[in-house]
Amino acid sequence: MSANIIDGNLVARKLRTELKLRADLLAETWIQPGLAVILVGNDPASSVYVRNKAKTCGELGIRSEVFNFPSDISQDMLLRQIQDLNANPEIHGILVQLPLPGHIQLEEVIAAIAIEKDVDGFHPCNVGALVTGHALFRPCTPFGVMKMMAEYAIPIQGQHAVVVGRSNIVGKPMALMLLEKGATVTICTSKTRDLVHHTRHADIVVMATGKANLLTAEMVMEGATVIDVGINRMADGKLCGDVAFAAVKEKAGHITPVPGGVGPMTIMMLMNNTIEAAERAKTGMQSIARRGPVQ
Ligand SMILES: Nc1nc(=O)c2c([nH]1)NC[C@@H]1CN(c3ccc(C(=O)N[C@@H](CCC(=O)O)C(=O)O)cc3)C=[N+]21
Repeated sequence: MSANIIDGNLVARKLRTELKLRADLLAETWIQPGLAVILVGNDPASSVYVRNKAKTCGELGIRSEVFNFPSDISQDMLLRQIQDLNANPEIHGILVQLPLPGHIQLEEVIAAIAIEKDVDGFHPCNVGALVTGHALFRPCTPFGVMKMMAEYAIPIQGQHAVVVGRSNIVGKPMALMLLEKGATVTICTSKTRDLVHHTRHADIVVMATGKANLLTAEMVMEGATVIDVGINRMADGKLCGDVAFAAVKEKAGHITPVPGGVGPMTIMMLMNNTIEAAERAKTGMQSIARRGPVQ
């Protein structure tokens, strides 16, 4: 039996229709959501994502401003730019494209973003609040994965989920979100001893290692849901995920392709978070404590 393909482009388009309604509603009150993207250096892969984001912003009527700095920009300059954007009422979301050059302290830069504008959900306060399920913003990639699974009615409660990868932007928040929905979660890495033992017992496998074709058909339970977060650029220029797609799709119950799976959802969740930031700015619901507008 061949797996159901989870179509990320389709789910993203559906979500875009819903988001357009919310953006239009804001426009009626003269509010245009604004997203600032800070891009350091000229990594070609980063530039592609930034361009895709800007395009989707355009479709939704979100103002997008890209700040492209040379790779030798000082940390102080970067922090000053973020402080400027924190204070700018027309900017509701700030995204610092990762990775950053080595001379920049990533933690300091992320911590400088106002938490009510942290649409990536990377600020330590949002990360901490995610643990208790109260983050102002959820990291876009795992949030998009949860949305896709909901769309395809994939059960999570009581299921065994194995997340392979432990990054702060995907693996860790992914595990927390699955746990929140009642999954039994195992977090592995590409180096986990006997990885196959873990993945073979999983109802849901999320691959987020950046190692092409790491998950093979033998490692997957018949009928399992396989989510591929990997983006690996091959020598021939083609994109490929962490899953050996052709073979695994013959065994899985549901599977996401690369491209056309998680990627488009990541961008749409960023749009979701930016619109939500603008909605909250309007009503004053911008703190984790959710203190409403002063009466
Ligand atoms: N602060 C920050 N936030 C991020 O969310 C972030 C980041 N930094 N750094 C880079 C990664 C990567 N990322 C992608 C988003 C969309 C696609 C995407 O739309 N991919 C398409 C195709 C892309 C193509 O063909 O090149 C797809 O999978 O179908 C890919 C990758 C967000 N990232």
